[in-house]
Amino acid sequence: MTPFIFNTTASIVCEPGAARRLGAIAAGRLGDRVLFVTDPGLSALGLGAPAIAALETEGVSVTLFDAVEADPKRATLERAVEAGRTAGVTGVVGFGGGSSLDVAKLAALLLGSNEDLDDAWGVDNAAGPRLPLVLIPTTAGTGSEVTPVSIITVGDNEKRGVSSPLILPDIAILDAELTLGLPAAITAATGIDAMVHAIEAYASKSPNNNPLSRMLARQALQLLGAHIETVVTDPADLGARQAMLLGSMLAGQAFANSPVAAVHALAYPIGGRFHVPHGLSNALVLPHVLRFNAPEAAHLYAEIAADAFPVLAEEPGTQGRCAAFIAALSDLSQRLGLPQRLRDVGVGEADLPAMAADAMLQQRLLVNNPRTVGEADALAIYRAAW
Ligand SMILES: NC(=O)c1ccc[n+]([C@@H]2O[C@H](COP(=O)([O-])OP(=O)(O)OC[C@H]3O[C@@H](n4cnc5c(N)ncnc54)[C@H](O)[C@@H]3O)[C@@H](O)[C@H]2O)c1
Ligand SMILES: [Fe+2]
Repeated sequence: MTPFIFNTTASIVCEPGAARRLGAIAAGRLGDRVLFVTDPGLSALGLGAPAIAALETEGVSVTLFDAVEADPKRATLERAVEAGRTAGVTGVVGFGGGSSLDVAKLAALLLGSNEDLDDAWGVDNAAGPRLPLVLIPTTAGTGSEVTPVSIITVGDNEKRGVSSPLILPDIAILDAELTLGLPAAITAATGIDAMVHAIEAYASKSPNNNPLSRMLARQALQLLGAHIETVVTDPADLGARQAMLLGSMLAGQAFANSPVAAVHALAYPIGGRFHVPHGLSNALVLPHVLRFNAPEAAHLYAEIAADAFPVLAEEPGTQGRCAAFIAALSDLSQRLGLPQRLRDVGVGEADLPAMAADAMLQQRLLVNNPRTVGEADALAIYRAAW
């Protein structure tokens, strides 16, 4: 067997309503002064209020930092760190979508270690230690609560990552009550993001692609495939919402250890330049990248096709099942009401060459792709998606 390393979050609480018990679950771990990192939309909705109250009941004083924007910028992270330093916090809670969780992870690192962010970019460059950290996702989604990755926008639109097991949290809390009010468009896009994590982890060419990640990816696709339409058409279905949170967490565990590839590499320039949400950027290029990869990866896509779409078990032959899988993903995205073409989200045809050049900056992801992607290939994929 090929050797591998598998890291994940030490403690995972999967229970509707668990965020209301945050004090009982985590106060002992976090210390008596907590930085609570979230975004202004969630703050206005009051979604985090019961979790904050639960900490305060346990005698914890909470400093609220609720200024995280989508695709968070370096300056936002620096302001969060400043708020934490001023309050002398002993622990950090991230509460929200991937954007809030990613800021919380690096805030815990920088507050705990005083290291310079510029020394931490890339893989395994963080020095640590970090402050105690609890992550509570409100989208199902990025899986950031179990990944060693944080993505920050640097300068105008470059997405840069810190990857280190040090920024895995101590505790992840999966509470579907928090996702009941998630708007349909965000529910659909973040759900597709989670499916892409599972697909890309399963087919990843990373030397650390491993049996645990593949098993988790398949279980994730079963949960996500079975419930993604329900949570869009019947948003208050708590059981389906909890299944999506579990599925996105499993997909996160899979790709945290068998990393994602060209779908994400080609999605980042769309998000960076046109402020298209991360999940939607993935959805727009997904079928086109999988079609490009098929000559090398058809057997892998055929293996997982019926996990996401049980009816594809009837599809004969590797090539046929792979093609049916790609078509089923396209149909799903359409049924979920997501835009289908790059031109629908404000991308002009003349923008495509610069996007292809940007995608080449994502070599840390492209090396994991089952088929080598050059700049001309990226441009052809963007043209097909336009
Ligand atoms: N760390 C990782 O491993 C990883 C993986 C994939 C993506 N990402 C990053 O995550 C970010 C995207 O995260 P995201 O897709 O979860 O979205 P997000 O955090 O940017 O949030 C999107 C919007 O959804 C709203 N929202 C979130 N939860 C809600 C709820 N329960 N009810 C109502 N509104 C809600 C927010 O207020 C926000 O306006 C990107 O920055 C991406 O680069 C990180
Ligand atoms: Fe993603």
